[in-house]
Amino acid sequence: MKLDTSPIAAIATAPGRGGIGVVRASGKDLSALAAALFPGTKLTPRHATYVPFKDAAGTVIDEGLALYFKAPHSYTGEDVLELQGHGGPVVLRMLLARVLEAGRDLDLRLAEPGEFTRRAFLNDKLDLAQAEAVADLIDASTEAAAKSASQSLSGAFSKVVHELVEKTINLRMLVEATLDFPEEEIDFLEKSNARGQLKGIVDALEAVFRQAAQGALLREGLNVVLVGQPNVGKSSLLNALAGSDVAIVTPIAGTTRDKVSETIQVEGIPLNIVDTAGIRAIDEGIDVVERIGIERTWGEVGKADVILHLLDASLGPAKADEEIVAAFPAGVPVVRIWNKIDLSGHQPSVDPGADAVNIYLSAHEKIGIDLLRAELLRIAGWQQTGESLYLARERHLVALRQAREHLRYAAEHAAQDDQSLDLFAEELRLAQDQLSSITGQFTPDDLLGVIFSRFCIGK
Ligand SMILES: Nc1nc2c(c(=O)[nH]1)N(C=O)[C@@H](CNc1ccc(C(=O)N[C@@H](CCC(=O)O)C(=O)O)cc1)CN2
Ligand SMILES: Nc1nc2c(ncn2[C@@H]2O[C@H](COP(=O)(O)OP(=O)(O)OP(=O)(O)O)[C@@H](O)[C@H]2O)c(=O)[nH]1
Ligand SMILES: [K+]
Repeated sequence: MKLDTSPIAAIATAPGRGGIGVVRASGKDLSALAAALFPGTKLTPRHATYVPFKDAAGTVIDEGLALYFKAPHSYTGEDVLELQGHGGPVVLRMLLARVLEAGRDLDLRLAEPGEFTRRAFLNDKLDLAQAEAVADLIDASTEAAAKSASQSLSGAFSKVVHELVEKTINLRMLVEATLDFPEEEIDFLEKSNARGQLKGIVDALEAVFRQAAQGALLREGLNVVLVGQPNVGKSSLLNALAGSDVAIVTPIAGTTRDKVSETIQVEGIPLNIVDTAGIRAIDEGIDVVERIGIERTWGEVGKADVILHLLDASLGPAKADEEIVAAFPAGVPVVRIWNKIDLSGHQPSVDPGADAVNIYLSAHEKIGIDLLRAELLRIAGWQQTGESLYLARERHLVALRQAREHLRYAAEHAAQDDQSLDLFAEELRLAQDQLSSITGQFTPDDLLGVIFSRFCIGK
């Protein structure tokens, strides 16, 4: 990625009204910009100075705090200048325009999404996993996710990955030193306990992978879709799980014509629950709107990680349910929920069936909802281990999996009689590259582009 050091500026706070709002600029040397904006005022680095923010004609736009960070002691590692004004969208736009105008001679331009953080990465203020954690912290939808992102931002995830890289490098160096003395290869694995060292790395990697995979759940959550005949209580169940009335509940069959989705959290795991239009058998005289709703339902089912198939326990399954079950995609776990047990007289319970787990509950009476929550956590693979979690991204999990794969090959080479040390060393190198890609030591430019373009502007 080319290192563009031309100065940039953007509104750093969220769009909309707020108590305060910040316009931030970053560049190699912003002393001229500071002088143009605040003539006659000397800004002391890292000290807030209360100043008027004036337009080019000298008219005051706002009054606020100016904050100057001298390179390299800043977020980006460059000079950073902040104008902390009042948080109105119009004021902030005017302040940004003024900053861009005052910096015209410096070629100051509007920052691209994520460009401040990209510079922090390129200037070694953050590694890639930490930079990603910045975006994940901002996007966190639950406290548990925010905690894990913050954990990664502080460098805890990077540190354990780095330790794996170091151990891999050490073993590699040992092996490569031996490659020059082929007559000693045979004894090498014994003497250096290379197999034991490799096992140590694999075990450590497994632990990191587990913490990262659990953390990824906090980030990604599960897509849960509710399907069933009209009036079985899908909307009521969504409300019971969500704890508020997000879906329309009425006794009229076919009330929910379009999908309603709600993200709730169970033990910090975001569950994106989609309530769908009730499915009726095609010959039951449905209108066009309802048919479109049903088609959308199948669209949602296609994206689901878990399908909740609702039935009315007091009525039992109907013809439409056969059609529903027949249309389920293979491989997606299904929970069959028998609702309205207050009418049917069933006890709240879980019954592991042959093809799907059966749960008996009442959405309306809020009986047995915890059984469903626990089942969703089980399907998600959530384990309460008490160990700290890293809010990993899919990219990190892929790299960890591939590193594990290479270490497995390395172990196979070490186990063979004609111990092929060069192949052993090569697999270690490949594992090392995978691990290094997590923190960004070996990351292609186009991937960096993708990662940072998903940030918001001003970050
Ligand atoms: N006003 C304001 N608040 C903010 C930010 C910001 O840019 N501006 N941040 C932006 O995301 C976050 C804080 N991140 C920051 C990270 C490093 C430095 C910094 O000045 N680092 C220097 C000095 C460190 C030190 O004094 O120990 C350095 O790394 O050399 C500043 C903010 C959240 N809050
Ligand atoms: N007795 C009883 N009634 C319930 C229960 N759950 C839902 N109901 C009632 O069943 C009716 C239909 O509930 P909804 O949640 O709107 O059903 P739906 O499946 O979303 O319906 P559609 O929008 O037509 O697909 C309402 O009158 C609910 O109050 C329950 O556990 N017990
Ligand atoms: K309904």
